[in-house]
Amino acid sequence: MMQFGAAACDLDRFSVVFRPGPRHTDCVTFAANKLCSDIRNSGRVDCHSNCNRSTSQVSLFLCSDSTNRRNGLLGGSPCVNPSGRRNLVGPASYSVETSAYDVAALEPPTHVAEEKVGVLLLNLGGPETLNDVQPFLFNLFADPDIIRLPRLFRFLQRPLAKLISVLRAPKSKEGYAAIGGGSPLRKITDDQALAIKKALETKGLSSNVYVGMRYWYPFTEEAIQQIKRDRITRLVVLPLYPQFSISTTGSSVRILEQEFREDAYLSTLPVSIINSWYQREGYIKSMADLIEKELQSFSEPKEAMIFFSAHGVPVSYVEDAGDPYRDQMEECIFLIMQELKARGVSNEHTLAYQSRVGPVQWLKPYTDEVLVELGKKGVRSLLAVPVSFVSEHIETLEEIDMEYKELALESGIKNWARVPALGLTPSFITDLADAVMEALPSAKAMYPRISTSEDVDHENDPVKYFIKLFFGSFFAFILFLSSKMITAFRNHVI
Ligand SMILES: C=CC1=C(C)c2cc3[nH]c(cc4nc(cc5[nH]c(cc1n2)c(C)c5CCC(=O)O)C(CCC(=O)O)=C4C)c(C)c3C=C
Ligand SMILES: [Fe+2]
Repeated sequence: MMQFGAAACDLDRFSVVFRPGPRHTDCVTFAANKLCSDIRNSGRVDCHSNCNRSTSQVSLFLCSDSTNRRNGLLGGSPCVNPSGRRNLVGPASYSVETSAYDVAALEPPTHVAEEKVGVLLLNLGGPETLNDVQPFLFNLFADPDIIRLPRLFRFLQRPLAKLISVLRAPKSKEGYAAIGGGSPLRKITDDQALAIKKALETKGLSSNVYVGMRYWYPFTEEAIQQIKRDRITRLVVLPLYPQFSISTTGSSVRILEQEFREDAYLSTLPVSIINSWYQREGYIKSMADLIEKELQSFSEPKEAMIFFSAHGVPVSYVEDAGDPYRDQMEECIFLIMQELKARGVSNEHTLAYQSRVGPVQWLKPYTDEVLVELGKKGVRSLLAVPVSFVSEHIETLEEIDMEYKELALESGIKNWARVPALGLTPSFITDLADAVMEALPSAKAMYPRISTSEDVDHENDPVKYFIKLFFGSFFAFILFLSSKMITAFRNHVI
């Protein structure tokens, strides 16, 4: 292990261990003492005041009880800038508030009496300004679940991400400029969070709802830190992607697992992850409602073809890596159409995949190619339905509403309409709230501490502890004597 400096905090529950950076071990004593006085005086720690030469070189671990101490450094690493943790890039907007640590929040949830429910909404995130576009793209392409390199070539991930993000930025910027200069995703997701919180309240559940974005602010790591500070005791994780893909829900959950594995509090926090929810009745009915309503905008509603356009993924995800995304998408479309048929809506429908990036094969058929074919075949009315995402974003507002609409009209389609994303649709929000309620009881620790008989006896039963101590000492004494005897014998034989 690395070199450690420790502070003798005369507090009964906390031990403080510093892992110094390679060149700043002399900061450690100062930092440790400062930290202890912070805890004693205010119960809070300002991590960044600890080492005035190179704060980022000093990692801090708080061990909340003697067991953690015995097991090594199970405490979190609270000083780390969430975006720096994964080496994500973005403007340095780390606030003082988020760097100040509530020490009590690090206590494992088993010590907390009152239940405090948290809901973590996971989403992709999007650049808020045109200047954010390239660093956002860097974060996206630096994700090994987005560009899947063979293990041997992983060292190329970040240089490649840099190259691709710089090359793609001009095209992406054009797209974001066309929809007002940034992604609306953060605002919409925040509104959804509030709506879900209210829906849960009407169902009698008080909760904190957090938003954790994968590639832009507020990053998932920031949300997790807030969950710790708020002393959440039970957490439901709800990715805002109806269908599971390795590249979306899979990637976000991988980050969660990474963060939770390393942390004493989070590893024992009961968590329930809703991996996909495309088959939920409330979601299917809400989609059917929107489609049914939008069909009425055509002069001949029955003539319009329902054109489901899903975000694509590379074929290799499905065929080599076992991504269930295509299967779930097809089932989802089947369920929506079944619901519509039950309502007497039996329009023709088709599914195609949009937004492919790079030279590899993506799921087919491609949206742009299908639009041209449909025009050639004589389809005159088309209702586009974005189906892999529940908020408006660049791929609905720019790609579908502008690029694909133009292509469709050029290809001979005369009447075009699009179903809005679900956003804050009340029946949809209610259904998400129901999904949370249903998931709550099955929450369990991601990484439960393996409690040894030693832990149980020592911590819970002092009588057993002393009996063990007595017999342990007795056996140690016998062993001591026998080793003396063996040595004596050996010496004697030689
Ligand atoms: C279910 C939804 C999505 C899947 C699956 C998905 C996979 C995926 N995406 C890229 C590359 C890009 N995605 C971009 C933006 C973007 N992607 C999704 C959703 C899914 N992506 C959304 C909602 C957004 C828009 C966010 C916003 O700004 O509002 C972009 C950036 C935009 C652009 O340049 O086109 C890229 C690039 C890959 C490579 C991939 C699967 C491997
Ligand atoms: Fe994407």
